[in-house]
Amino acid sequence: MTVGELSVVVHRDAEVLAAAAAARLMVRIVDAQNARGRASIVLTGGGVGIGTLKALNASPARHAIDWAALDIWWGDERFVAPGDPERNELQANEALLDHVPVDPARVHRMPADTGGSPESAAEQYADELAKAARPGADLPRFDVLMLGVGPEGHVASIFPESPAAYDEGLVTAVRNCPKPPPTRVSLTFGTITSADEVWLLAAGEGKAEAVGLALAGAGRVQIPAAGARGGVRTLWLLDEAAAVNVPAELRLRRS
Ligand SMILES: O=C1O[C@H](COP(=O)(O)O)[C@@H](O)[C@H](O)[C@H]1O
Repeated sequence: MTVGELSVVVHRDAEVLAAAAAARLMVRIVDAQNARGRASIVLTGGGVGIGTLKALNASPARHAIDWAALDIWWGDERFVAPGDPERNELQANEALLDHVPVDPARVHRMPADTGGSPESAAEQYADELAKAARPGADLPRFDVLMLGVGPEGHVASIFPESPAAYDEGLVTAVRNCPKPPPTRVSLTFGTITSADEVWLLAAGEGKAEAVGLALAGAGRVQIPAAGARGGVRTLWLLDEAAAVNVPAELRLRRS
């Protein structure tokens, strides 16, 4: 695994953070599409993750994106019935995807609970990833993979000290998750770290301890956010409250 540079950007509050992350995401997608004719992103659930999609939808600059040339994946999903408001995909639809001309064949949703097991859902998603893989690789290229950060340091649905933190496959089934709903599907560390850029989004004082520990060098089993690194770049996008424990020398700039 190649580990790229690490940067921390701190914004005034959650609203500015979501707007700035949306602006950054637009530029990253447009640049990738200009360079390769396509782009690929991985979405997250959570407050800032969905706020970022809402901000993107509210921006006139969203028309700069060629939505039909964008592959959209998810970092994790709640294994509940289709249409359950807990589904990350449903929240992403409402925030953005229902309002832009995406190619449905390129929107790669994780399976919902329709009577099967989360293990078979994880296998199905791994197959979908493999089908879109770059030549000679197990996985497609991800230009940007976004992750929320839980107050205990979880990313995607990899929780501290959980079996998912040790899974060496591409996608894992999560049972007995400490945060409801208890059954989920998640990308593993191996898949997350294959992304060019990993962006960790966190706002609020409730995230400050986990953010501080992750940036202070905690192990990824104890604080999964510490193990979320991009091959080219790892970018922490925080608000002031979440950043109180970030060493001053790690902060790129304030805005
Ligand atoms: O359960 C989840 O939580 C995280 C973080 O959510 P937040 O509201 O505390 O920011 C999210 O990133 C993840 O995708 C989701 O399934």
